This record gives sequence, structure tokens and C-alpha cells, in this order.
Amino acid sequence: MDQVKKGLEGVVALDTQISFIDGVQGILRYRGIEIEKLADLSYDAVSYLLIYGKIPDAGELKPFSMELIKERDVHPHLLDMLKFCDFEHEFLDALRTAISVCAHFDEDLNDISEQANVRKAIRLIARFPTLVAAFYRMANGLEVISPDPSLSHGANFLYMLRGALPTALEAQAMEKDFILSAEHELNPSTFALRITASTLSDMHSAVISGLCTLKGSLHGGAREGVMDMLDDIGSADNIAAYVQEHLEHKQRIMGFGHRVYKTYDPRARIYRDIAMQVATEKGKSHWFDLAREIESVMYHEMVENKHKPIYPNVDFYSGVLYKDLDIPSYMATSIFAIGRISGWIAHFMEQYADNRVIRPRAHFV
Ligand SMILES: CC(=O)SCCNC(=O)CCNC(=O)[C@H](O)C(C)(C)COP(=O)(O)OP(=O)(O)OC[C@H]1O[C@@H](n2cnc3c(N)ncnc32)[C@H](O)[C@@H]1OP(=O)(O)O
Ligand SMILES: O=C([O-])CC(=O)C(=O)O
Repeated sequence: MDQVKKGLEGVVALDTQISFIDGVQGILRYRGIEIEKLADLSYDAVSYLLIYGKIPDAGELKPFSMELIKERDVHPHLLDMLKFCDFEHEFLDALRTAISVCAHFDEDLNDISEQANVRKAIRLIARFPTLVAAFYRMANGLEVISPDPSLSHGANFLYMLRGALPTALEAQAMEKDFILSAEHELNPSTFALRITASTLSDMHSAVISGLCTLKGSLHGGAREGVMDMLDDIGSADNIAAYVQEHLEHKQRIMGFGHRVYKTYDPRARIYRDIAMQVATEKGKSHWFDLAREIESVMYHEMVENKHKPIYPNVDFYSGVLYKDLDIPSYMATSIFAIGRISGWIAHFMEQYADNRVIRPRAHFV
């Protein structure tokens, strides 16, 4: 039997047409298009691209967006049931429960035909933001706000969260956040989802596998970790001690390092720009400045210790952006999932289109 690669490092498990990463040069493409070019599109257009393989023209985008808007509402009974969720912790747990309950309301649940899968996909993409915003309102004793059909995916999310319209820049930042979070080849949650799909289980079940896997602090949960770390560090004077102590005890600095990127994560650079713009608009650059300083200290610590540099990943400046959008850290992973859902759907469809059950071997010792 072949030698075991711990953590499957470098193992190529399947062919995909959905995204491409060059981890040495720091290149990420969705369906052949550089992430830098996609960040200015709408989330609806990028979701269409991921699922159907092409950037939609106006005649394709409009009906797709209309379908998404039509499906934003969630059944009031569902919200009633969700009141029993524990909102003290990461909302990911509530989202996982909500998707499980949504499955019972979905008339197509066990229909695994392509047409039914498209209908379920639209409903899932459309309802993730509604659910997460509703949890926030319920957790804080506020009235749940209905979606506004005139707003984009990102603007509508912030509106449902706050009960007030975001600025144009905030709305743009939220759209970009969803786009940058949408897809990343065979990351752990997508792999988990594809394994579930490969058994010909249904879409809701596969998405729940993705959610459960995204939650971990080495994956999507690191975004919450970054936000909490910024709070723990508090001010620039504390950075060096924090970083040195963590490295000395072999503890991870959240939002740094990546299995595939050996250079700067291209998404982190885009997040850095948008986080800076939002901080500037709000006239409060504290978190952004602190993050820049953490990045610099990390770099110098690595150089001094003759270690390979460890760069910020997608979770670092997204965490900073959320702080400047006044989003609490316990929402971070569930907001990541709002973006990631369209990538998950694309992988679910790709797995179904040319399926073989995913079943590797283990080496008995
Ligand atoms: C959406 C996402 O999932 S992006 C990733 C989000 N996760 C995080 O930000 C958590 C912090 N980062 C990490 O734990 C890791 O970098 C991971 C999980 C992302 C990747 O893990 P792996 O590919 O297994 O990297 P591995 O653990 O082999 O690390 C390689 C070396 O870099 C060090 N290293 C990697 N990341 C970090 C970090 N964040 N802080 C400190 N040291 C780190 C390791 O200690 C190891 O050092 P060594 O060679 O001296 O032993
Ligand atoms: O690809 C990975 O391993 C993790 C990651 O960056 C993502 O899921 O966006």
C-alpha cells in the first residue's frame, strides 16, 4: 500500500472544473477567472458562474437573481422552532440545526434529480442570510426583519441584521466578502460535502457535512478566532508578547498559514483593501492598524527564527472587516458559510454529474 500522507497533504483526490489554485504564486481562479476580477461582480453573478460555469449575461442573471430574491423568506414556523437554539455560542450550530429543519419543509428533499437539485440550491443560497440575520435578532431580543427584495444579497443581509440600510461601501464590502468566501477547491468542508454527495445522499445532508466541517478552528472557525485574538491583544504594545508566547508554546496564530498557499493568500490582499476602506469611511482604524502590526510582527518573528514565512490567510482580514462592520465574532463562521454555500452547491453538482463513491484506504498499524 502507498505511503500515508498525513492530512492528505499534496494528495490529488479528484478532477474539478470549479476552481484552480497555484499555491506558490498565489493565484486563485473560479472557473478560469482570477479572483481579483471576480471581486467586483455581484454575489449572484459569481454564484451563477460557480454553478453553471459561465459569467451570466444580463438575460441570464436577471431571472437567476429574481429566483434568489423570491426564495429569501423563511417559514415563520421554522423561526419559531429555532427560538430553542442556543445562541450563546457560534451561530454555526444554529445554522446547522436550521438547515436540518429546512430539509423537512423542502418538498424536493429526497428528489435527487438535477431539476430538484437546482431548486434546492436556489432555496439554500437565498435563505442562509435570512436565517443568520434572524438568529442575531432573536439572540438580541429584537424583532426579526423581513428581506428587502430591492437590495443585493450583501446589502439585504446587513439590512436584515441591523434593521437599517448599510452605506454603499458596506454593502459592497459584504458582497465582496461572500464572493471571496465562496469557493476554494478541495478545502476540508468542500471535501466533506463531496464525500457525502458521493454516497448519493441529498443536498441538505451534504451541506450539513460542509457546515460541521467549516466550524473547526483550523478551518472556517479561524475567522472567529481572529476576531477574538484582536480583542485579546487589544493594543499594539501587546502584540510581540502575544505572538512570542504562542509560538513558543506551539500554539497557532489565528488567520495565518495555509496548507496550499506558500505565499500571500490572494483573497487576503483583497480583504485587506476593503477592510482599510471601511475603516477609513468609519474613521476608526484601530482594528486595521492592529492587524497590520500583527502581520509585521509575525513576519519578523519567522525571519528571526529562520522559519519559513507564514502569511495571512482568508480569515485574517475578513475578521478585521467584520469588526469594522460591527459584526460580533460569534457570527463569523456562519457568515463565512453564507458565502461558501454557492461553492458547496457547485461541488455537489459536479460530484453528482460524474460520481464514484469516495472511499480511500487506511494503513493498519
Ligand atoms: C478558511 C481556512 O480554512 S484558511 C485556514 C484557517 N486556519 C487558521 O488560520 C488556523 C491557523 N493556521 C493553521 O493552523 C495552519 O496553518 C493550517 C491548519 C491552516 C494549515 O496546516 P498545515 O498545512 O497542516 O500546516 P502545518 O501544521 O504543517 O504547519 C507548518 C509549519 O508552520 C507552522 N504554522 C502554520 N500555521 C501556523 C500558525 N497559524 N501559527 C503558528 N505557526 C503556524 C507550524 O507550526 C509548522 O511549523 P514547523 O514546521 O516548525 O513544525
Ligand atoms: O483551502 C483550504 O484549505 C482552506 C481555505 O482557504 C478555504 O476553505 O477557503
